[in-house]
Amino acid sequence: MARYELVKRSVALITLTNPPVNALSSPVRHAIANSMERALSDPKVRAVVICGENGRFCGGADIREFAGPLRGPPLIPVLEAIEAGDKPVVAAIEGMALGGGFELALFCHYRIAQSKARLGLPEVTLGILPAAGGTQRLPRLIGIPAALEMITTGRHISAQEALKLGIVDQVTDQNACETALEFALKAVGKPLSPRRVSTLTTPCPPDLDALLEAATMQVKKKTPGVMAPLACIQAVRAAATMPYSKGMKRESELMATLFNSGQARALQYCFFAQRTAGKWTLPSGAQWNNSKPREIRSAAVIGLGTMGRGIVVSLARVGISVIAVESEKKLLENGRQMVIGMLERDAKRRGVSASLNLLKFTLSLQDLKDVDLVIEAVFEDMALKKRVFQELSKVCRPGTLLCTNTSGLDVDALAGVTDRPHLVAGMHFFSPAHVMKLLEVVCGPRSSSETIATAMSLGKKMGKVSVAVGNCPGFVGNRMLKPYLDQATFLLEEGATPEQIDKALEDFGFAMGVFRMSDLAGLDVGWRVRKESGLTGPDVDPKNPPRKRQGRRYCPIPDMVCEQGRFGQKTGRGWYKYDKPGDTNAKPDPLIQNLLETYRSRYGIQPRNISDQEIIERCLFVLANEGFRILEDGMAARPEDIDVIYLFGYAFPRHRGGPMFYASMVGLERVLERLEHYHQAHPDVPHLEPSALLKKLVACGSPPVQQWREHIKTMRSHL
Ligand SMILES: C/C=C(\C)C(=O)SCCNC(=O)CCNC(=O)[C@H](O)C(C)(C)COP(=O)(O)OP(=O)(O)OC[C@H]1O[C@@H](n2cnc3c(N)ncnc32)[C@H](O)[C@@H]1OP(=O)(O)O
Repeated sequence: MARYELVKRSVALITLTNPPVNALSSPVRHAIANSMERALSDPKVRAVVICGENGRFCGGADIREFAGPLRGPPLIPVLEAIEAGDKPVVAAIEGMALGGGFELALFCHYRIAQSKARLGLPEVTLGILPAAGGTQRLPRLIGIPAALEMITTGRHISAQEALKLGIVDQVTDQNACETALEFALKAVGKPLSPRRVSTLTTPCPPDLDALLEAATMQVKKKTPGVMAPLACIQAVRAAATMPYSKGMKRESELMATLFNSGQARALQYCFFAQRTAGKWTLPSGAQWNNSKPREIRSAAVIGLGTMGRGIVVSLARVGISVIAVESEKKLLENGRQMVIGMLERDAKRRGVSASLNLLKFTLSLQDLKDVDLVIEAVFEDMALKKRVFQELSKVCRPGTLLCTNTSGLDVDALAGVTDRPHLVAGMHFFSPAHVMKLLEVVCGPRSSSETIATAMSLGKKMGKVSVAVGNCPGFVGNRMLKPYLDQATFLLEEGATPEQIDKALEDFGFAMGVFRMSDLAGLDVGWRVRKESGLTGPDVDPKNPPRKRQGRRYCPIPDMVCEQGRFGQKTGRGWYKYDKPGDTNAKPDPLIQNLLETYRSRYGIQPRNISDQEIIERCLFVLANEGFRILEDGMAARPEDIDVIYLFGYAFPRHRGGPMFYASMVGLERVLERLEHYHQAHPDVPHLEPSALLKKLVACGSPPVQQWREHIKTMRSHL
């Protein structure tokens, strides 16, 4: 797990060898300790260089080890032996030095970084803090403000920034290890005391309290209810106010409060879930590691509405040439200007030049005959989409992949009108498509493994978190959203207000409650879908009870809000009122309160006090319940996939892990019992009826979420 070599006759080269990221697992810690002992006791050795194999210094502690009891030597004493030794130790940082890897480098006397290396303390994103001395050593090295920012955000910095901050001693474009070996020889004989970070005094700003208070306010605003950043601030305070040894003790006490917390478990689960989600499978046995994606050099996007424009930008900024198609000259011109503006702003922000030369705008589908892949992003209307796919089938060369950005329509029905159903898949982006990280790749029953591999790999290239899902109405994300939204409006009927429901969800951790979010997204889209599907409007049979559709409970309040022209922020009125159209500051609206009161008295509903607990349980347990049904139906391969979709597409609070992980943390038995209770109270809401999979898991003793897959295996799968 670490290779020991004597090089240049007098330098011990210790290479960490734990692929893929040289994490500091127990055998690696052992090997470092043994290698250091050997180097320090060998009279031939005058200096030491520590590097990582395969151009990666070290990705930090082995996160997988956090779930079990500590085995092997604890990290801090291993690192302390490096600093305390009487021979200069140089860290040769290539690739990355993160978390414990960065802390390892901070215990070395010198640090050399390759110019492409990234450094950082991302522990906060895992719900913990840099507890191998990071919170005590970094402030001593670079001062409180810069250290505080790095530690509370977990931001990775470049080698150049690390040099500017004084973290590394030299940046090289050459091999960091070679440079470090030369550097180490020159360091021999120089005094080591000033190089021992633990002996430095933290430069303490005069306004320390104000600085820490401002940082506290900032993290509370940015990540309300999240514990780790607040603990990081307390640890940094200790670096400023306590001697090193006491500060280390404080760091370890604070770590103890976080290490076994539900938030840490949730955030670490998110880390692995995100990586698991890329590992797609199909019923044919094809999967991520045995299917080759095609290279996509050119693409076309049809439709330059909000979604289409975002997709064009996402493609062009990763170097793919794009033909953008609209149906009318005016729309095309408007789209062109907006896309160019977006790309220019994006390039300016990233400090690169805008790739405008990759763009072509056209009114004719005929121009698409040679592209590698098409993404259709026209209006959400099946007849229109079918016409587009028929046309594409005639125009595009036989090998072109045809993808749709539909948010829930039947991908296989579109495949069926083409001459190449195996080359058709869904690529469901989230709005705004150039910002949102999620991509649902919809696998139709006839989509080939090459098609899915290509869509997944293209998503990755565009910087998206791509998740393979099955072809069912709404796919995974939007399918689950419906029962969640329904519960929110049922709660309105029963006595809650939009602001009460939003507050309960925001206290839970959502950045925005369901009504504020709906106002932002626009209420008219859902209204149109409901009208088209005959749930509201003239097509509804007048004999139909107003609060029922097909025997199920239906809440017409969202339709009534839309009938008043209240479409959300864009019209200055929705579930809330705004000072003017486009404003974002939502204020409770007495007119909505009136509407609710009139509605309740018209239908003889006695409003009752509804607790926050009921709001959370009904909204979130029903969400998870639909997730269980999706797993049962085989439309998602694993609970992790569902959670990743909700984390990246619907801003589910990361420290809660996602709806499925949250259900497991609450306890499946409790979720089942509450769903049974609510279903008994509302038998006309089938979504509240506990799913078969939930019952099965409870019957099996509520296994942890990572083991659910074994119980799902026996059910049918589309993935
Ligand atoms: C106290 C706490 C201390 C001292 C700590 O150090 S906590 C850990 C701090 N470190 C991190 O948070 C870094 C986490 N890793 C990453 O950010 C990234 O993996 C990376 C930037 C190091 C590399 O990114 P990339 O090249 O895209 O590769 P992947 O992210 O896909 O990772 C490859 C596989 O390695 C596994 N991995 C990565 N880091 C760790 C780790 N620290 N411990 C255990 N396993 C790790 C990752 O899960 C991937 O595994 P597979 O999916 O391939 O099985």
